[in-house]
Amino acid sequence: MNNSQLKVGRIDYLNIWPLFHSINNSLCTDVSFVSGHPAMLNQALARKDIHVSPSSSIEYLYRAEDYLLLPDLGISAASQVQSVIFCLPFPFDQLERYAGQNGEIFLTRASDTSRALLKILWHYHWKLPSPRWRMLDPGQGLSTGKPFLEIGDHALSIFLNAHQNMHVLDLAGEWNKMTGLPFVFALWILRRDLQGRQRSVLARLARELLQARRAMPGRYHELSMLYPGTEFTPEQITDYWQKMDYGLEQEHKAALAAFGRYLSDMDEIPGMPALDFFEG
Ligand SMILES: C=C(O[C@@H]1C=C(C(=O)O)C=C[C@H]1O)C(=O)O
Repeated sequence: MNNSQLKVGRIDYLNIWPLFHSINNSLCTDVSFVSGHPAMLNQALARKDIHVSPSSSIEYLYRAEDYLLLPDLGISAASQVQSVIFCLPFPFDQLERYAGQNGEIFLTRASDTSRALLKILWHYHWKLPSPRWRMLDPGQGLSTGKPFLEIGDHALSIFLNAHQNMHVLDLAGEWNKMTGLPFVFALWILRRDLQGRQRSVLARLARELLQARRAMPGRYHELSMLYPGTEFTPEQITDYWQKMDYGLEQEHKAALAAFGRYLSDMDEIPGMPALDFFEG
């Protein structure tokens, strides 16, 4: 790896694929990509192994003093996301009894934000007794035979092919029922101390990402045909991307503030930090 390159995290999920696919090749010599799931990329950002990444929104709230945000970019969903799901092998109305008997709930290690979201819904929306929270590798949920949280392509696959006996809750939908707001899963987070050449490469990348984001809605069908994976049909892919919002508007900032208030109330963060943006 060339040391002057900008190191960019790349979440290896279908939801962000079109943005990365659309980045102009002219940036390629100045940028190197590190692929992984969100929690891996959050750690890489915190350890300074990468400079910028679409990352869990909670990562910014945990360490805002180290970070800035790329303006007008994020990954949110208004009321259905399809790929952040809580799956139960029994009907939802049996969950209170299960939790009360100290039942286990499995949380994917791939996520940081959605794990916190599930706990918020658990306490403030469903008002359930505390269960035994357990961590699990991505894609292993079904094999536990117990309730589990899954995100990303594994989750989308379960959502689209839901087995009859599996009860699936979409967490963006549950959050929307509780707050009336969209939910912001990811933000484009960069290290505040980024300097010199890498800073100017990032300014170019940010412009490209914004252009790609604006062009995307008109290109969903074409992009779905170019997607190299074979697990989902072009119709499923287009429908999925259309439910996602890749901007960061006022309503998303309000949603982040609400997320921050719940997290402070649960003592996860000391308070809601300011949203500070990269200015190029
Ligand atoms: C929409 C999704 O949101 C993802 C969920 C994240 C998390 O839970 O920490 C982080 C980044 C997002 O890409 C998804 O998993 O599909």
